[in-house]
Amino acid sequence: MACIPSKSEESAIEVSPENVSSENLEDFIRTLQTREGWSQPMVLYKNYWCRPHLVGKIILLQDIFKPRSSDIILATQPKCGTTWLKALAFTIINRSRYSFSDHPLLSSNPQYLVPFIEIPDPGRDHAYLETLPSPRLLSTHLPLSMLPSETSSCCCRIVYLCREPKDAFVSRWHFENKIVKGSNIELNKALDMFCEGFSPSGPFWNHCLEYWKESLVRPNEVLFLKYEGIKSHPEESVRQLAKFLGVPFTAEEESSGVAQEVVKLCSFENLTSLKVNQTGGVDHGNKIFVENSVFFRKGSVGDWANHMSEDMAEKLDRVVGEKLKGSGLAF
Ligand SMILES: Nc1ncnc2c1ncn2[C@@H]1O[C@H](COP(=O)(O)OS(=O)(=O)O)[C@@H](OP(=O)(O)O)[C@H]1O
Repeated sequence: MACIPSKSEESAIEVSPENVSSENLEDFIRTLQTREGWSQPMVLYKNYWCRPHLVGKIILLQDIFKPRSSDIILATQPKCGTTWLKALAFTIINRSRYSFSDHPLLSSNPQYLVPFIEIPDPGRDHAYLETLPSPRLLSTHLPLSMLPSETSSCCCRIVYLCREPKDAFVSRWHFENKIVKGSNIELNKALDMFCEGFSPSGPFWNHCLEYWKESLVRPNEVLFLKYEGIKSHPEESVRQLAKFLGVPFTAEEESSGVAQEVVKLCSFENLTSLKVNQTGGVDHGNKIFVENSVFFRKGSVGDWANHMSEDMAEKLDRVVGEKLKGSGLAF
């Protein structure tokens, strides 16, 4: 006979990720360490900082999201080039379906062409992901350790894009002050938080390291890219991406300049010139209205130098250097 706990025993049962349900989710979130400082409070869940409303979605994902071997997951930390990577991968994969002159990127923000698995497009729940035909092009800001374990065992492909930490930090700081009205976080304070590992999806270095290590173990399934690398060699990067995704450019495509076309279509200059990326936006709830233009700012390498003093830069370099020491990953 099943042992039914008495009321007092029931309340003594600790809510954990394993037994959390829609009924006790709020109780569970209340048990997590909370910290304020960025535009919204964050909680520490499985050693990473995230917005409280995301915790339920991440837990739900473990049961509902069924990775397929043909899936392609674009993984990034916020502000590391997600929008760009989405545009590039979408264009490469769908190049036989769409002409460059009548392309979905000309009328849709790249963010909404590739859904996040933890937060499918506003108004759509996780079940929506299961309705997508294979091969699915998906994205995530989650660390590798929070993806359902089948993501590794089913051998789907993951492309991870990281970015020089100072540029990622400055981009984050601008974004935080823009996205929530009235937010005015001081750069120095933001840097202290970032260096303590307290940033959305942070600690920054742990997120990078998880994917970096996996890319060394499973190079055919996990491709590790850097924003700066794509900036300095865009065509080579596009070729590398196409090959990794199993759709290398043919000799005919090479001679007709398809790689150059992909680079041009997805370039910062082109995307920011489009009306769709200058106007409109999406209501994400929780007082957050995300304007399409917010995903584009400078789009350059080294803009940190226009904001951070030498001391600030040294501090972040030192922290990141220590954390990555011995890993083979460096910026
Ligand atoms: N096409 C293209 N090429 C190069 N760079 C680009 C491109 N699109 C966006 N960006 C720059 O990427 C930064 C935004 O990062 P994310 O797209 O990861 O943002 S988000 O986390 O998804 O909100 C942000 O960087 P900063 O300009 O340094 O703030 C964007 O300007």
